[in-house]
Amino acid sequence: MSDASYRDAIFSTPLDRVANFSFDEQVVACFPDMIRRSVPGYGQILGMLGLIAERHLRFGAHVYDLGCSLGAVSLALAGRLPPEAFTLTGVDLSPTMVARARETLSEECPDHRIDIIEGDIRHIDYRPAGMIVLNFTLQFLPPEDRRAVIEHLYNALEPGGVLVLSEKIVLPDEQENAWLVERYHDFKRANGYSDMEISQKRTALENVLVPDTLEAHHDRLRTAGFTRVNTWFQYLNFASMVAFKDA
Ligand SMILES: Nc1ncnc2c1ncn2[C@@H]1O[C@H](C[S@+](CC[C@H]([NH3+])C(=O)[O-])CC(=O)[O-])[C@@H](O)[C@H]1O
Ligand SMILES: O=C(O)C(=O)Cc1ccccc1
Repeated sequence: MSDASYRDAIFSTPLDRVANFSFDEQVVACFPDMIRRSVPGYGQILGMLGLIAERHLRFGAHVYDLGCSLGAVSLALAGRLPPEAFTLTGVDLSPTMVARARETLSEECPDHRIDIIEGDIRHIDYRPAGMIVLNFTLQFLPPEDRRAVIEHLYNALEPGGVLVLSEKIVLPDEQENAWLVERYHDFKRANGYSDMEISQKRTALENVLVPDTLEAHHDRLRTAGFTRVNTWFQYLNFASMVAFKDA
């Protein structure tokens, strides 16, 4: 069993050159700690995904978890719904993430019908689904690729289906945004990250994680065809939206 999770200390020593952030073995080894200490509301969002599924998912429907990392969304759904309630495909580009997610899920919820595949969410063939989750994944796609993905997902959703989109966001007003980012850095500091870690990670994420405004997300979702779009959660510069396809 290799599900040990280490404390994130990736940016804790000074680096001559900060490389672009990537979901490599070093990140995977400390990912649960990294995401919990770096994403405000991560745990609450996962908890709510189970409740949203309970409320909106047609019994037996298919679910996609896109950019599934270590399978946290699957675990959240499996914790609330019985194995007969849904089938799920988790997709991730990182082979290390996929291997670890498969191990964890086969140990934690062996009876649930969960399949993890290594793939690019821009290029896979989607089958009809009742729920699609992008929990902090769209933000890593090149901005010019995001519209086509959302359109594909709209087409893959069954009538009455729900898309959940969680993202790091940016505010349109520069000063308002600066305040939010400063408070986010306070949040990270309070979670044990040093100024150097915060600053080096910020450099590593530049041009890798490119946040949109909430307005841009809502517009994109509506243009794709979603008629009901809502931001159901926001904590600092992290938000989660739901979008429904008409029944
Ligand atoms: N084009 C792509 N295709 C597939 N996967 C991708 C792509 N680009 C990036 N990824 C994958 O998207 C994931 C984003 S993390 C998601 C957390 C998870 N949802 C969670 O609820 O724990 C968010 C974060 O680290 O902030 C990584 O595992 C990437 O390999
Ligand atoms: O740490 C950050 O600055 C973030 O935006 C959150 C995050 C969490 C995990 C991987 C990449 C980014």
